[in-house]
Amino acid sequence: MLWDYAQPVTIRFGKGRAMEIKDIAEAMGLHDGIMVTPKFFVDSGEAQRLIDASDGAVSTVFTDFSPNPDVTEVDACAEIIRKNHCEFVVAMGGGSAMDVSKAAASICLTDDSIADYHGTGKAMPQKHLPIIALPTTAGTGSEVTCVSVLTNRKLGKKAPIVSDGFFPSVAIVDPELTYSVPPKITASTGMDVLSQAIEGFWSKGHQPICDSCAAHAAKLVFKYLPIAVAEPHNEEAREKMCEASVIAGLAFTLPKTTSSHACSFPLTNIHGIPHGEACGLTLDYFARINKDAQHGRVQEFARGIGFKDVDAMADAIHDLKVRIGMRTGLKDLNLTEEQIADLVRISRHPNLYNNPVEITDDMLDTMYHYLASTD
Ligand SMILES: NC(=O)c1ccc[n+]([C@@H]2O[C@H](COP(=O)([O-])OP(=O)(O)OC[C@H]3O[C@@H](n4cnc5c(N)ncnc54)[C@H](O)[C@@H]3O)[C@@H](O)[C@H]2O)c1
Ligand SMILES: [Fe+2]
Repeated sequence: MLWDYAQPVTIRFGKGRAMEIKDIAEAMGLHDGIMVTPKFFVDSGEAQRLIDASDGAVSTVFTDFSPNPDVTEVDACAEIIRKNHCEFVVAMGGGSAMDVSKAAASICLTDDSIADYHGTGKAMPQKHLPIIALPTTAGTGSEVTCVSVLTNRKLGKKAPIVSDGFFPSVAIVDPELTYSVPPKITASTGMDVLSQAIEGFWSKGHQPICDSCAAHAAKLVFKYLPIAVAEPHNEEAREKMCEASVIAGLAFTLPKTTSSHACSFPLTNIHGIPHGEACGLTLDYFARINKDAQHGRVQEFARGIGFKDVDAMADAIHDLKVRIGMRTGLKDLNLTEEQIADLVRISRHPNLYNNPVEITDDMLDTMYHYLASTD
């Protein structure tokens, strides 16, 4: 087996480390930073606290983007970067803030729109501004990935763009930033961690270093996610979920995600199901499909993280969703045959081809009919 491993992001992990933006900017000789963050952190005063601590290194703030950020929001951010001659980007937020930052940090050095690169196969320019990423959800792992997931609402399209230029220079993973995440978002983002870990493991692009990261992250999620949801101020659970999140990011950024992420895109785009909840919805289903793939290594994974076999792990994923209030079916949506056909069609996304078992349209059709009849 041939494999490569490279990970260019420096990770600074631990409570209180969000205050280190100033040191990092100084060490890298950077000035005039822009902070890209949800309005929530401006309203809570957290953005200002970190800007003050940056001692002048960060001077501009951009908040004008939504969850599942649109290509037009990236273009608007790039325009502000150009206008203010910003030299680096501080991406503080969940996957949405980080994905806007990554795309804007590249596109701002061109006259292009990010739409020219979104789902078109056109390679991103390699020049980009340095990014310091501070994840505030646990989470997408976007702080260590070369992926920016964007939506083009005009074309009804959600898709990742992959570019080596999207790797942040530094990821500051400070669990304190996640204390304010409400239970529903903790639950959904936690299911994203689990999906990314498990899919990174069984992806056709799997490799040994990412395998170990996947197992470590998945084990942490089963143990700590229910606690983080039930007790938002449990510091140990928050810290362990941040650890799981960044390590799951390392587990999937090279192998890439597979079937559950492919299916999540139409579930989010058409039916508004949050990203992590959408990924988790099909994770146990695909675990059962993939259980004997890759000469038993998926079974080995399940046993390695403490289950009798893959079926027991799939049961545990289902139980976890019930316990943390995530959906296990789509019955409430009263899906029509036409809507199911759309889900099948749009799930045929490049990530689907990373799945270790070939997923046919018939298999997707059976799965969506099953989910459509399940609470
Ligand atoms: N780039 C990648 O590698 C990658 C991987 C997985 C998912 N994604 C993408 O990331 C996006 C989802 O990111 P997400 O799940 O982190 O959600 P998000 O960034 O969309 O945030 C969800 C909501 O939580 C709020 N929020 C974030 N942090 C908070 C905090 N500490 N306290 C209170 N509220 C907070 C946000 O303001 C927002 O309203 C999706 O678009 C998804 O496709 C990207
Ligand atoms: Fe994800």
